[in-house]
Amino acid sequence: MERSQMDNSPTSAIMELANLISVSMSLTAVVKLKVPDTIWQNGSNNPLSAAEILSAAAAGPGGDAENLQRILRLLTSYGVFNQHIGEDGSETRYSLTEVGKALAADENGLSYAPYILQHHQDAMMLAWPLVHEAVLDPSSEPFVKVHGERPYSYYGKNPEMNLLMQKAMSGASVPFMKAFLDGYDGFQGVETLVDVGGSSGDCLRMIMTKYQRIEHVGGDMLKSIPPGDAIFMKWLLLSSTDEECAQVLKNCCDVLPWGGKLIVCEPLMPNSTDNSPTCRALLQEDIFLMTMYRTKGKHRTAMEFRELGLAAGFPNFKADFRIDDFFTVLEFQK
Ligand SMILES: C[S@@+](CC[C@H](N)C(=O)[O-])C[C@H]1O[C@@H](n2cnc3c(N)ncnc32)[C@H](O)[C@@H]1O
Ligand SMILES: O=C(O)c1cccnc1
Repeated sequence: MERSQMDNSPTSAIMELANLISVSMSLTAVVKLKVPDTIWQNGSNNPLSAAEILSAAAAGPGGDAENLQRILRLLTSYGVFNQHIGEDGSETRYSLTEVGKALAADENGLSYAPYILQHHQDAMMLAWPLVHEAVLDPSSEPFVKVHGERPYSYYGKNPEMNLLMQKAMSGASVPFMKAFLDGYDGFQGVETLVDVGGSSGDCLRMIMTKYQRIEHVGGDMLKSIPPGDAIFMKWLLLSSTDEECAQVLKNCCDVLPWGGKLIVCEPLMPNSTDNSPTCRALLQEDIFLMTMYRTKGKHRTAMEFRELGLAAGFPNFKADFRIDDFFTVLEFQK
């Protein structure tokens, strides 16, 4: 049998699916062991062997290089590391791919590493065995079934988790915001901007670096939205039900002046399902949301957003500004 036919065999496919957790937990392990920062070394990205990584990573004395190499080998297959096979019996070494580089801290100490840790911390992991409960009883989230409260109130009682959440959001959002602000001029002329659900405030800070005349105010979206001539909301509606989104959009519409804009950055669900990495990433986060944050929160299609906007009083809707393959800018205009 040809290799490609073998790769498509149902046995391999089901075995891969059955053990996919090995990939995310290995990713978590390399972050905990500080492997990406150890290889990256301020941009050198020199290939290192597992033994070299262990001795440089300050992971404590000892450590099993063969086991680390097994983890690196798996993640090589998933595009996180490049594998450099040693010649003449010398050790195999690993460097970071473009994907792996996202896990190494940049000059501001930001990366996707806290996002990986946040998603695999014990409190989240305990909810995963209950995904089926979101089907049987959607009245509460699997996370709530385990912990008795929603993630944000749980984080609020635990400063370490709260900080991790903020670092996770900053690590993912700052690179996005750089690209967004380079290409998007929709904040031109805005004087008062409301950032709803702003986490550590990084997104707003970055907007204000470019648009220095903007003043900002904060708020709780479900109660009321403070007035401004534009409202910004990023990565927020996905953890709300349709009813909550309707309420939030209406609250926004009520306080915006005629012609005022609600600028939303959200992942946009494609109309059809395929096996591309983008589609898979969107579908996976959709299940994460269902399990942790809101059983009826979800990624929505452009059409679903347009309808929610129309019902809330926004006659104009645009979803044609895509910064990367994950987030799209949606403009609701009054
Ligand atoms: C996924 S994070 C996104 C953070 C930030 N906008 C970004 O993109 O980096 C969602 C944020 O919304 C906040 N949030 C959740 N429910 C909220 C509510 N009812 N009103 C205001 N903010 C809320 C959370 O505290 C958290 O900071
Ligand atoms: O990563 C998270 O915890 C997350 C992502 C999107 C929305 N709410 C939370």
